[in-house]
Amino acid sequence: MTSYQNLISAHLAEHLATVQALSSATPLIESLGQKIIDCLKAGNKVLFFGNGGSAADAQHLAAELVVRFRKNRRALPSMALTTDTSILTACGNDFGFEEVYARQVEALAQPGDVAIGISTSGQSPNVIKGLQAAKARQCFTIAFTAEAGGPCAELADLAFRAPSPVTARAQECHLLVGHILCDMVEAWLTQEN
Ligand SMILES: O=C(CO)[C@@H](O)[C@H](O)[C@H](O)[C@H](O)COP(=O)(O)O
Ligand SMILES: [Zn+2]
Repeated sequence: MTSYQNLISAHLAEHLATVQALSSATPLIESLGQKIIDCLKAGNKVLFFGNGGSAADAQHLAAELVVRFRKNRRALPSMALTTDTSILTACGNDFGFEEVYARQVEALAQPGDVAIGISTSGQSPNVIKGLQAAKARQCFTIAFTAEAGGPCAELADLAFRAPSPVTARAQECHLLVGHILCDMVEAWLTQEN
C-alpha cells in the first residue's frame, strides 16, 4: 500500500514555514485592519471577490462581518460578490466573465467602501477589473495575492502578498489574515460599546 506520509509531512512543513514568515507582515496587517475599521466606522461596507478557493474565502470573510467571528455584536455591512448565480451567469454570458465583479462593484460600491480582491496569481482578469472599478468608484482597494503579487497587487492601494508562491499556502495565509482582520474589527467594536 502506498504511504502518503511524506506528502503530508511536506505540506505541513511548507505551511509552517509560510506562517512563520508571516510575522514580518504584522505592520501591514495592522494597517489593513485599521482601514477596514475606519471604513465601517464611517458607515461604509466591505466587498470581497475572488475565484475558486478565493471565492470561498470571500464568502467566509463577508459572513464573519455580517454575522459574527468570535463575539456577539452589531451586524456589520459586508458582501461577497461571488454568490448570486443569476448576476454571475447573466453578466458572464452577456458581457464576459472578466466583467462579473466590475459590474457588481459599479452597481453596489460607494465612495469610502473597502474592496478586497483575492487572487493568488494576481492575474485573474475579473479580479483586476473589479479592483479597477472599485478605484473608479473611490473605494479603498486591497489585494490579497501570493508572493509575486501580479497586476492586482500593483493596482491596489494596499496589497497583502502571502509569503509563498504556492496557491494552497497563499490561500491558507489569506484566511488566517482575514480572521485576524475580523478579530481586530471585533476588538474595536468591543472597545466602542
Ligand atoms: O482553490 C484552488 C486551488 O487551491 C482553486 O479553486 C483556485 O482558487 C482556482 O484555480 C482559481 O481560479 C485561481 O485563481 P487566482 O487565485 O489565480 O485568481
Ligand atoms: Zn484550494
